[in-house]
Amino acid sequence: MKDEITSRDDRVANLKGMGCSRKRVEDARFTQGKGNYVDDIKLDGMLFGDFVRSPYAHARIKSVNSEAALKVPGVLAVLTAEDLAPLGLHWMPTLAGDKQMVLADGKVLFQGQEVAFVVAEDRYAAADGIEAVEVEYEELPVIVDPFKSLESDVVLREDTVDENGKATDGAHGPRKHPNHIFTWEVGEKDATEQVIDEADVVATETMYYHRTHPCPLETCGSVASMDKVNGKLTLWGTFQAPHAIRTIVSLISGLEEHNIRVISPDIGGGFGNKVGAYPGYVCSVVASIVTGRPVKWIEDRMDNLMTTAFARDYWMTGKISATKEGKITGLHCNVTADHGGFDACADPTKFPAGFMNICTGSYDIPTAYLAVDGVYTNKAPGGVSYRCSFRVTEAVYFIERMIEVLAIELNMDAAELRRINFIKKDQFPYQSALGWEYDSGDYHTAWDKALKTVDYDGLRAEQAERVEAFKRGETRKIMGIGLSFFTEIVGAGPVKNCDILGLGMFDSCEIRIHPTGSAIARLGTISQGQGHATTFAQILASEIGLPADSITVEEGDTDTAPYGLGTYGSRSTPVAGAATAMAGRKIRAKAQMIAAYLLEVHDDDVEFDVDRFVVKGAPERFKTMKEIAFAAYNQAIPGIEPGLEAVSYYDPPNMTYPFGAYICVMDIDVDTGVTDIRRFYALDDCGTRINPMIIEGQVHGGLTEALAVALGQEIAYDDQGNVKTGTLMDFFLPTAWEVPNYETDHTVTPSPHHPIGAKGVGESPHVGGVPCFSNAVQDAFRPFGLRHTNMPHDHWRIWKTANSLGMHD
Ligand code: PCD
Ligand SMILES: [Cu+]
Repeated sequence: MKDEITSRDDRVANLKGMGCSRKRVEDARFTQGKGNYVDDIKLDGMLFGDFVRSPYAHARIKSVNSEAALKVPGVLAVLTAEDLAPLGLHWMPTLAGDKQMVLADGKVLFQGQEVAFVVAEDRYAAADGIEAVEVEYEELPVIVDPFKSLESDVVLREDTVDENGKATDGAHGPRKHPNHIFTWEVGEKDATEQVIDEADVVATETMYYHRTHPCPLETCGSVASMDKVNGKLTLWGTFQAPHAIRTIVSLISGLEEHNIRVISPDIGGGFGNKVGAYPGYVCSVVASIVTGRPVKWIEDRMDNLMTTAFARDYWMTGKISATKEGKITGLHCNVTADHGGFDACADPTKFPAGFMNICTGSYDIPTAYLAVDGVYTNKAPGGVSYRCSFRVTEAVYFIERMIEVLAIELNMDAAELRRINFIKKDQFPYQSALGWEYDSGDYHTAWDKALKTVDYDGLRAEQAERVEAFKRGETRKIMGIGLSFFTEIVGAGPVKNCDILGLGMFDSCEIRIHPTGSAIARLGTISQGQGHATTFAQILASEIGLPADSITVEEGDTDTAPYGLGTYGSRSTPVAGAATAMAGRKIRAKAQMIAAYLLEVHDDDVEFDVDRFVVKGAPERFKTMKEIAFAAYNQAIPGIEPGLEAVSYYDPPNMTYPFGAYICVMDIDVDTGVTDIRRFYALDDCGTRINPMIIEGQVHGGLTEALAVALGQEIAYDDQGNVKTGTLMDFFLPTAWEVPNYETDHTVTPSPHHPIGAKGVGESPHVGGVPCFSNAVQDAFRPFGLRHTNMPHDHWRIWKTANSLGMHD
């Protein structure tokens, strides 16, 4: 085989490997309407199942009568908890070690809870059937406030008390009250309190990070097809963790795992919403077993917003202490976490509040203490999601607000306060007071670059002039400079401390090289829009010297993909990306032996060069990877098995710690509360960059979701537990109209333990973006006496802030 491309640069470019802004291969089908989503799956004789949902947030179910519903044309069956109980399927385990009702068992705990499952010939007949199911409810007192929940005599979950009404132990230890789920403590309480008591300066603040929802374009759904003849169940669904779903289905249904095939087809955005297991999945499976026909369940938008995994709902109280010069000495954080009716978070088992203990942020804080109390209320369960499944969003918001409040207390510039407290470059690997080992970072370089790019000093001078002009009555617009410096923690995780339901959080890649020098790689993760088919092929291209365009990446089918824990928590690049590189290296090692045999030299006398092995010192003697691939299938090589395949299961030694510096410049009209983002600068450091264009897309997406959450998006409840924002009329979803032009930038600080030095990036822009937008609003009002105000900063709330500060007088 002749090698047409000769220059080394051309050969590198031909691979479209690491660092190339390769166009996304998946977009050909997405932009032409040829994606294959769950709702695109249509099987012969397929039925549709849908839920009767509770209109009440807390009620006893006195009866469910399906008689009339069963007479509705097209309705085949109505499932209730009574039908599921004999199978032991009326409750299911949650990822947090709690259990959740699949269908209302005696009572309902939140509005929209699944009460009965109507199975019909199509969606319309199912809807008519739902109307005809008669449910008799007896309303019970509703608790939507977690603080009141902990004092209430109303026991929300009857399975949390013993016969004397005393709270039993939960999955994470003793519970203080029937409505209390867990207390999670990290750090040194006494030492921290002492440091704070003795400090020169202390700032205290309570903040509420409101409940919200990722609202992916595609709602959740599943299609179950039970083949009774062969005893095989196939389950398609919007699963971010298909293998884990297979294991859970096996454990709760009793079907053997090899008889279950779980397939995640294309997914229209996950954002953590599709990590957990939902009653719809279980009911579609049961209904398929009962009817012997495939059954589809697809949420509508209201179902999705009201009932599937929400995000946040954290009440956080902080105390931060410092010297007069601004050196931080201690941090104390108390959280009351509203988990709704069931604890269905997807945190690793040992971390009931996720990685909230990253709340010391990017700062060298010697002493710290965190306590989180999880509480049941009459709201939807979840807490899994939204561009950081593991509560890093909450942690970073908390510390970035505490820094701002401390700056006010010290009467100091907040950028400078950050600078003097950053962990220094030579302190990495850095051991944080709350137990993490930060792998690498260079915060000062990133911060200086950011401040310089936006002309920070110039902005502050302009802001000061604006304040004077406002006071003179010359303008009604004020200006805010939002700062945020974040450290993320992604890539769960080392199996030694991260598991979900006992499944260690490694990930995997399996590669098969075909004789003609093209390949297929299969991974344990699953893209929901991130572009894995593009980027993972790039990693391999550089590792094995075959063009990315000749490598198919496949994920999501448990019958073919190696076992993995799925995609969330920005873990795909840190974990599956590492497995991909390692599997590639195994391929390369075997290729080296084949090349040496073909070139008739010793193994050590050949070396890898871009897309070939060359004889050391004789570059004209080489075998390309394409030639080697062919030889692997057509030559009998002594001592070497035919074929060229490899698999790697990668257990990362640590997580990765991407970071970034964000700055937002915002103008606010105090009479209307309208915000106008003049500039948004985002510097991200995710270590080695695989695909700069995909990274930029990730940053744009994450920032837009950050804008949404900071400036208006919310799942709000009234005191009767009614969801007030259950449709897109009231739930803020930003469009191109609200979104500013983002300026992106980067530094590169590789992860020292990741095989290619890459860290995750998908979550970062959200984690760093929310505090940045929020700080911009709060900074605008700082000169007028504001210390802290809660998100979301919609126009009405901003107007109220201005009003309360006397700015309308
Ligand atoms: N250094 C670096 C890193 C990274 N990358 C790229 O980027 C992406 C991303 O990545 P990451 O970071 O690793 O991540 P992942 O794992 O893959 O993913 C996940 C994430 O992702 C994000 N993004 C996105 N996008 C889209 N489109 N869609 C979606 O859904 C989503 N989601 C979101 C979320 S929310 Mo969670 O679940 O809450 O936890 S988490 C999350 C991919 O493609 C990769 O490859 C590169 O290139 N480089
Ligand atoms: Cu995260």
